[in-house]
Amino acid sequence: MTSSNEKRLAGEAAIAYVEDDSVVGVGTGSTVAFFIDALADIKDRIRGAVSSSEQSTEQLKKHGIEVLDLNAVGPLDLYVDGADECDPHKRLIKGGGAALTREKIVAAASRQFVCIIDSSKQVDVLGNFPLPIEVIPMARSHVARQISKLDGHPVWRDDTVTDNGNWILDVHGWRITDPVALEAELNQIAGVVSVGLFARRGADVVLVGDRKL
Ligand SMILES: O=C[C@H](O)[C@H](O)[C@H](O)COP(=O)(O)O
Repeated sequence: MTSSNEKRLAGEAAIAYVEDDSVVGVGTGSTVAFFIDALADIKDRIRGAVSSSEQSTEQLKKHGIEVLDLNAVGPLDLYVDGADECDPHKRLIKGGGAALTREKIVAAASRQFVCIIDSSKQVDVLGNFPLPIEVIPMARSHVARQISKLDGHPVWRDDTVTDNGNWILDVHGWRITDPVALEAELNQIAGVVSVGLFARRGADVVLVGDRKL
């Protein structure tokens, strides 16, 4: 099966977790795009969605799904999002599409995080996919130097400005055996807005195609 077919199956399978009359947290990316298309079919059963990016907001609105402000709705029951890598403990690397900060906020505000992926995203140890870190622009060089001290190789994604007006460093060369510790350490560096490691708050359910982990 192609990875695109697996993404579509995962996006459609996540609909089973959507409860009637709920507000759904919606992630970002090509896998989530299939989820949003499927959500459109049941839009009359939900109150609306909280979006994690301008890209997803646009797609949700195109389908006539109401996009709500997280501050106005309180904790969510469900967050559905993709990932760039997923380890056997449901810890993730995210942010390939530069949406990591808002994704992390909506995930943190949700009771259940259902992660939808194709099988190419499954790894034993995180880190083959370069780890995205969102930084305040003036802190880019400082953060890069701190990462180099930790034996990472930061590369500035110089064609990208995030929805929050910040920049992304992609860190190559790390084999992340303790993602909870690394996430905490990187969060301490001045100028880091957020880290694309979703380890302390990983996924609760992972759907690989229509297969549940
Ligand atoms: O910033 C982007 C997000 O973290 C995505 O969830 C991640 O990059 C996976 O995207 P896709 O489903 O397109 O592979």
